[in-house]
Amino acid sequence: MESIALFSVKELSKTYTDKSNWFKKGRDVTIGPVSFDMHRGETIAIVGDAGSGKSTIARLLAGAELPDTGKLFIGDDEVNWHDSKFFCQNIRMIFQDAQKSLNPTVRIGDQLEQPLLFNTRLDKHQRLERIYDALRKVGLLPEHASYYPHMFSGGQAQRIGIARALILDPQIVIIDEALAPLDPSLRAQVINLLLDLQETLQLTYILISHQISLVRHLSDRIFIMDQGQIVEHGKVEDVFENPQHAKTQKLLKSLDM
Ligand SMILES: Nc1ncnc2c1ncn2[C@@H]1O[C@H](COP(=O)(O)OP(=O)(O)OP(=O)(O)O)[C@@H](O)[C@H]1O
Repeated sequence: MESIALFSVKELSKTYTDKSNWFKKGRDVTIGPVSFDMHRGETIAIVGDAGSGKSTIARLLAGAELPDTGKLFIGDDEVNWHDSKFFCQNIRMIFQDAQKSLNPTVRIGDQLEQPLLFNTRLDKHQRLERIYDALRKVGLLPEHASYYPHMFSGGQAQRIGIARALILDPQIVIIDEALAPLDPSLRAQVINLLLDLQETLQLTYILISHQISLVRHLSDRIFIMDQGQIVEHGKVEDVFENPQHAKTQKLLKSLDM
């Protein structure tokens, strides 16, 4: 049975003036317009060459940047792109370099407390409970709240990144190449953790990855991006078994195992 759409994106687009190389200098690069639905508890993979617009879509959806056009609906209600509190609470990102995204001079508990201070009315005791709970959810211990980032391994730092993403009980988590730096056994542990959390919390994941095995293992649907457009989309097994677009065929062959 088809589940009800949690979020709908309509005609989302962003145009940049590309300053990345001399030949393209001054030329506009447009990402979109793209439209799609996201359902509760599903994982959507966005796959495409470097520069195809994957991270731009992610940043727009996370409210980190304003689109030029487009609407975002939750159920029938339109979301205001300027409502930063909505984005903070509902759509969170997990970053590639977990260690770098943490402030080295601030204890983990204080870093996890920041979003709670800015976005909730919880008192100190309730905030601490929420922090301990988030640490437990990702397989860490309440006492880790008093540690500094350098006291954690790469895999643990990624777990803290996940705890930070989850602390406000979001509905959507964007995983932008966040698993790429981990070695295979750590990656497998973090993947299992993400799958467990998805099931328990009914999270929707948007996965941006170049790793074909990961995309295949984690995703329900896949969007193939090329030059700012979604050129093919569908259930992951259908797209992998019967890719229609030439770009999809090329990408699926070139993605690493
Ligand atoms: N802030 C910006 N200013 C100017 N151009 C930008 C900006 N952000 C992205 N672009 C351009 O938009 C295009 C899409 O970039 P984006 O980072 O979304 O691609 P991507 O598919 O995520 O690539 P990668 O896999 O390398 O992360 C590129 O041409 C890029 O140069």
